Amino acid sequence: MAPLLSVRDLTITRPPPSSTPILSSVSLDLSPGEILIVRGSSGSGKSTLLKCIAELNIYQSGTITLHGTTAREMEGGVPGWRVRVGYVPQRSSLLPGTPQDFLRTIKEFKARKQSKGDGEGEGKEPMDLAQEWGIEKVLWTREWSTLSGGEAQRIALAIAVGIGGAEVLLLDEPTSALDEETMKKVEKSLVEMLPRREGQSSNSSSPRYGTGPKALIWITHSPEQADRVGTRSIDITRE
Ligand SMILES: Nc1ncnc2c1ncn2[C@@H]1O[C@H](COP(=O)(O)OP(=O)(O)OP(=O)(O)O)[C@@H](O)[C@H]1O
Repeated sequence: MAPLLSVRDLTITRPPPSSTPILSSVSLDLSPGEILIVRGSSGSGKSTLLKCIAELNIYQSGTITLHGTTAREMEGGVPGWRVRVGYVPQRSSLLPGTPQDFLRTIKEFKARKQSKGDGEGEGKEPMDLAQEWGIEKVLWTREWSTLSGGEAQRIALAIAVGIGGAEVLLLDEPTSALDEETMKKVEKSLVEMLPRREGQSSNSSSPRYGTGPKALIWITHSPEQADRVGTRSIDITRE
């Protein structure tokens, strides 16, 4: 079966004048139900890799496909790709305005409307999901800059997951600002929303969100978290 997402020989260099390599010829495949853990020393290029997969960063060479189709070949082009392959940054607290403004704006994106049809059935899911993770609804009306790191992190994640449309979510240290109990609650929700992998026994719950992601790529510095949630891992530290 063709992979859901495939990265072939991705090479990324720093902007001129240094032009030194960040990643050289990285390849990976991702299938439905998988959580691929990306590990590597600080500065090894983990965030850069995810931003390239989301088509947010320029890369010098390599091919990235979803269902065998590149962003440029896809209906909706790069904006359509960014809806289907969603990047959740480490620090959303740098965003302007409030989470409510942000949610309203991204629902209006043309590419998202096209990928989601008429958008019916959307609405409260991100807020409900965030509430399950301990975020009171009133926090959605506060400026991002006034939220704690952990509050902003849970809200950004709830938006990415709850709004739907992304087949693959790229999570950049998604629980780094959370306490242990909250982190495990968030991990559980994310793991349980994925479809079962091929050949996996039926001990996991059914997907709770019809338009939820099919697979995740997850950056973490914690070996314990990698063991808890990962189905596979790669280390991109350069030898
Ligand atoms: N726009 C840029 N211009 C110059 N250098 C950059 C740029 N973006 C990233 N880099 C460099 O590329 C390298 C990889 O950065 P990246 O943020 O991907 O690392 P990381 O593995 O995610 O690090 P961490 O674990 O500390 O978050 C770093 O040396 C960084 O300084």
